[in-house]
Amino acid sequence: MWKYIRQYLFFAVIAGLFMVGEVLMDLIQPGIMSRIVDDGVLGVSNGGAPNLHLVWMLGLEMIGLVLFGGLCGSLNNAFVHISSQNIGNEIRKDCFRRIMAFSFPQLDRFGTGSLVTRVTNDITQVQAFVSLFVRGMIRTSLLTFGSMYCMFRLNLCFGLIVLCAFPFLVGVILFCLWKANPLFSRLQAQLDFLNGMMQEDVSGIRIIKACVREAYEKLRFGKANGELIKTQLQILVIFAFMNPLVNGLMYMAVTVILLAGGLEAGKGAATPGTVMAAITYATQLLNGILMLVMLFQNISRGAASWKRVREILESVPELVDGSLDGTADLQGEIEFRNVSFSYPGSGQNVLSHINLTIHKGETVAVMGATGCGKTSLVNLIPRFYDAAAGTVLVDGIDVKEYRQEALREKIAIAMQKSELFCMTVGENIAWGLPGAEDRSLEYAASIAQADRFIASMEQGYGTAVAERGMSLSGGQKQRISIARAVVKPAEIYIFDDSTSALDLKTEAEFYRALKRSRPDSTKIIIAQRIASVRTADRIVVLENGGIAACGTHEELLISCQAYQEIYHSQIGEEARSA
Ligand SMILES: Nc1ncnc2c1ncn2[C@@H]1O[C@H](COP(=O)(O)OP(=O)(O)OP(=O)(O)O)[C@@H](O)[C@H]1O
Repeated sequence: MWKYIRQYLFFAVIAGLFMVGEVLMDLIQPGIMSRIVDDGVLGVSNGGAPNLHLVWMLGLEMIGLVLFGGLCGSLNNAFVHISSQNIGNEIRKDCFRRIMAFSFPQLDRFGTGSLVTRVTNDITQVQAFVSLFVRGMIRTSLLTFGSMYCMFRLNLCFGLIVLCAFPFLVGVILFCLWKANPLFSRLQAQLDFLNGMMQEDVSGIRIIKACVREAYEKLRFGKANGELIKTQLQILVIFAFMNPLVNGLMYMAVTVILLAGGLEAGKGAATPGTVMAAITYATQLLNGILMLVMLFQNISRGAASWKRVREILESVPELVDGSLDGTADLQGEIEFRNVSFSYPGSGQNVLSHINLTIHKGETVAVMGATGCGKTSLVNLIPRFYDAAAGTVLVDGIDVKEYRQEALREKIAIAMQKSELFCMTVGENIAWGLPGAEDRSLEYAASIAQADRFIASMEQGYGTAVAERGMSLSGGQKQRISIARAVVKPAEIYIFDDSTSALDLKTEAEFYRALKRSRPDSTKIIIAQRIASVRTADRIVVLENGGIAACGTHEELLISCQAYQEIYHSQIGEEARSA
């Protein structure tokens, strides 16, 4: 935290100085009031004759002090916000950078909902904590100890009364904070869960409606929301009891001061003005302590949030970056050497002892039942995940030895789920190759068979794409994703089931265009349909985490039972019935 505070310490110190000015004005006022009452109105030092001139002079002095105190307060506020907003801003930027450097397993572990809550709500809590700390801590400590000091100066007895109440007040506050602290951590975790659910439900609202699951989701959301409210109420109850307790203790002290004031006045040791000033100081002290209570509430919540933000900031990126930029020869050869893989924390191998070499310029298709590990296999090439055993090599070099950026520069991917951004069609395609010229975008779109439908749109490449590509059909989204991949001149192209929404004719035209335009690049195609893969140089059939067979379409039709079964289920049936 110090790292961030240090950068804006100057503003925080200036804010603190203005706060000192504001509190000093507050502390001076009761003394002046006491003189107005004693010397001005009652004429205690003048044989009982009131001194109206003094009342005017001291009254004007008080107004001046109040105005100066107000100015100090406003300037304090401004500087506090400059420091806290900037500190929050720096933390947010660092969190974002760190999240961008996270490996896929780290992203899986945190979860989207939790990351969003941490970067938004938690940082806001930390920001509020910083601003309250700079403003409140100085104000409350100065006001509390200053009022106490002034009371001792007024009358030893008054000071001792307040001092006796102090341990009880601190005890009550500490007890409540001890009870509330774990609740704040629970509250943030529940917010995580609620945010995650909210994201899932809003992005999946169409499927919820289609499956008529609104009632179920409402119930699920209501339950999570109910848990959150329960925790919030528990916290509120704790502080609801704390406030009257603190108030009660302080008013008890004020009553005792009044009693003692009466006795002291009787003995001539205190004037009415002194008793009045003592009560004002006691009220200021009460305000100070109430602010302290509020401050501790925020410190508690801020500390819980800061712990969660720190978990992001202190998470070391798990993928250790290599140092190599690559080699001039081979360019596009991939080798899986005895590779096994399991998802972190699962313990069960998704891939076992994979041995496969894909040569430069080759087109290799990967087939197999759903969930057999096709995506997991190709995810090892750009190091989205690291193999648990064995080695993945690109151009003869272990992928772990490459700089991640250099490795990923070699590769272009169209993922299984077409993720489009809220920008124009052209910008979505250019996302794959920043700075790409219009000609390149149009060429990529023509390879992806997207040029005709883009041209038919009123604003062509300038057409805005709605959030997550909602304004486009599944096939259109897939073709823009493919165009985004092929716009980049890459050594390796990976198409992870990215043509599933295309009709067979369009799909075949895309593969022909791809082969023509990128003859020297290696292409890996994951697909479910025989028609999509039959023209590939080789087809790899995955089964039970291993390679069941590898060969051309014709070879597999003869030698691989799994492939024959897929073939018969998709094409054979049609052929037989024809
Ligand atoms: N992030 C993840 N964390 C844990 N397990 C995962 C993760 N992603 C996938 N799996 C599991 O790994 C296995 C292989 O998944 P993978 O996505 O590689 O299969 P696939 O062959 O590509 O499937 P499909 O054809 O349905 O896309 C599945 O059992 C899946 O449940």
